[in-house]
Amino acid sequence: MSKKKPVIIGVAGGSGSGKTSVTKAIQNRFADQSVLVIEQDFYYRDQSDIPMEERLQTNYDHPLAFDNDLLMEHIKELAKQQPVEKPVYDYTMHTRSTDVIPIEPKDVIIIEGILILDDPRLIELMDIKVFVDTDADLRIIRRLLRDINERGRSIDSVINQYIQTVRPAHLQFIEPTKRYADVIIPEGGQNVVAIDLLATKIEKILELD
Ligand SMILES: Nc1ncnc2c1ncn2[C@@H]1O[C@H](COP(=O)(O)OP(=O)(O)O)[C@@H](O)[C@H]1O
Ligand SMILES: O=c1ccn([C@@H]2O[C@H](COP(=O)(O)O)[C@@H](O)[C@H]2O)c(=O)[nH]1
Repeated sequence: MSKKKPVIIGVAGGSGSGKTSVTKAIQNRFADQSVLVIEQDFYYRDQSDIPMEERLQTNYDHPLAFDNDLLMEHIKELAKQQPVEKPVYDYTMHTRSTDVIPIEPKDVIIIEGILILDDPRLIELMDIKVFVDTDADLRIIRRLLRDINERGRSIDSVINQYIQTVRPAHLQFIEPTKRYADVIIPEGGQNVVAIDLLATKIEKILELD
């Protein structure tokens, strides 16, 4: 990678909106360049000191569930060309794993997560802010399938969590951050026109730097 300041892109949006799909689509466009993805989910607070029954009660869609201080620290270090050790989150155990992933600085950094546009300190670091905007019915269907297949959940637990915390927090905290986005992408990673436009803008910033 070069010694220039990285291009920092924020990809926000509700759970199941298609943030990961958009992020992967951007990564694929820049496969020959150095692109790094930082998932805000990996920066959920460590809960290893509290019992599982309590972890099940945590509101994972509230801004206070995240350790944004550590996330900020890591992004700033990467921007200064320093390596960091990214935490690993275990959705099944609802806490951080004891593993960490060593990360080297890259030319393009994508920060992806439900509440990355809720923290003005994170917004300040971003060159491009994206909000993936998908209707709630599609988001819950996608989440239901994903959480059962990949995150060790039952139908009942996904539905209860959605009604108790995911939906209210989406309306209170996540949806209002759309106003901070430069680009709103309806539906997510299948939106080829939006991905093309985004890729062109990123190329332009990389050329100018
Ligand atoms: N356009 C789409 N059509 C159908 N399924 C999709 C689409 N986009 C994403 N998915 C699926 O929905 C789930 C959530 O998508 P993902 O990109 O992980 O969203 P997020 O990161 O916002 O939670 C994944 O299992 C993904 O494969
Ligand atoms: O222990 C946990 C941690 C997070 N969640 C849920 O994950 C989503 C965010 O991930 P997406 O990939 O954006 O869907 C968030 O809505 C939390 O509710 C969890 O259930 N348990």
